[in-house]
Amino acid sequence: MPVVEARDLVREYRMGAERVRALDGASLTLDGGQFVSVVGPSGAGKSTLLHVIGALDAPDSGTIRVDGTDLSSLDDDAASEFRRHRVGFIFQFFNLVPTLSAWENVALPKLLDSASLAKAKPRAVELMERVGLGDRIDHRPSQMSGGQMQRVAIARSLIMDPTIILADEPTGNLDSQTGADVLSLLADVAHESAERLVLMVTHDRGAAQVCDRVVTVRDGRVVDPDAD
Ligand SMILES: Nc1ncnc2c1ncn2[C@@H]1O[C@H](COP(=O)(O)OP(=O)(O)OP(=O)(O)O)[C@@H](O)[C@H]1O
Repeated sequence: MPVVEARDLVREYRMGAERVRALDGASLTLDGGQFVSVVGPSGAGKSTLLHVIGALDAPDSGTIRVDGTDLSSLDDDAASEFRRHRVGFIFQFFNLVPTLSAWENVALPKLLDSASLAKAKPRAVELMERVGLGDRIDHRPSQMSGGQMQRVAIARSLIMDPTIILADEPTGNLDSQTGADVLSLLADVAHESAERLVLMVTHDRGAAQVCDRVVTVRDGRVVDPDAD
């Protein structure tokens, strides 16, 4: 079963009298075990597509199934549960909590499951080791480089063991070598499990080399030849 099945997605934003069709009939099928990048011109609808797949935003029409769940059937609470348990998010500016240590940042998504941070520590430390930062678990974000902070964010995205990891410009704030290291880590994370999909919006030219598939979005549609 594909991890993502999107058909004819339409998402329109209204700004006063003006309407923008961010998605205009986007269709896409994505399998697990893959590292896939989404590319295309600015304003093409890439981030909107990522947000719809991550149940952060809902389409006006079209169908979207992720990991077997029909996202249109979810109310707000169910959508937020879906996001917490099935989706990991990675952002350009890392979004780490500055007052927490690296391992506490990694463990943080577990808090809402009423587990204490301490209870989640062994798994958080394991994931810190997984991303090559076993010797930095007590560092605060301000004591780490950009590449290290992004590795912490990758470890955090994995703590709920999600099926899908969505990354929006994860190398946008990193120098090219550090960015290449982060891309290679994301590829490893995708290939670890046949069920897991890592989907990344990027302008990084190096991405095509490490990704299994590059999906192009233009004018709100997926123009990738084998998108369906
Ligand atoms: N919340 C919003 N309200 C109004 N318009 C929006 C909103 N989000 C996106 N848009 C518009 O929808 C279109 C697609 O935006 P989107 O961010 O998905 O594009 P993108 O391909 O990710 O662009 P970029 O590469 O510049 O990040 C743009 O015209 C944008 O201005």
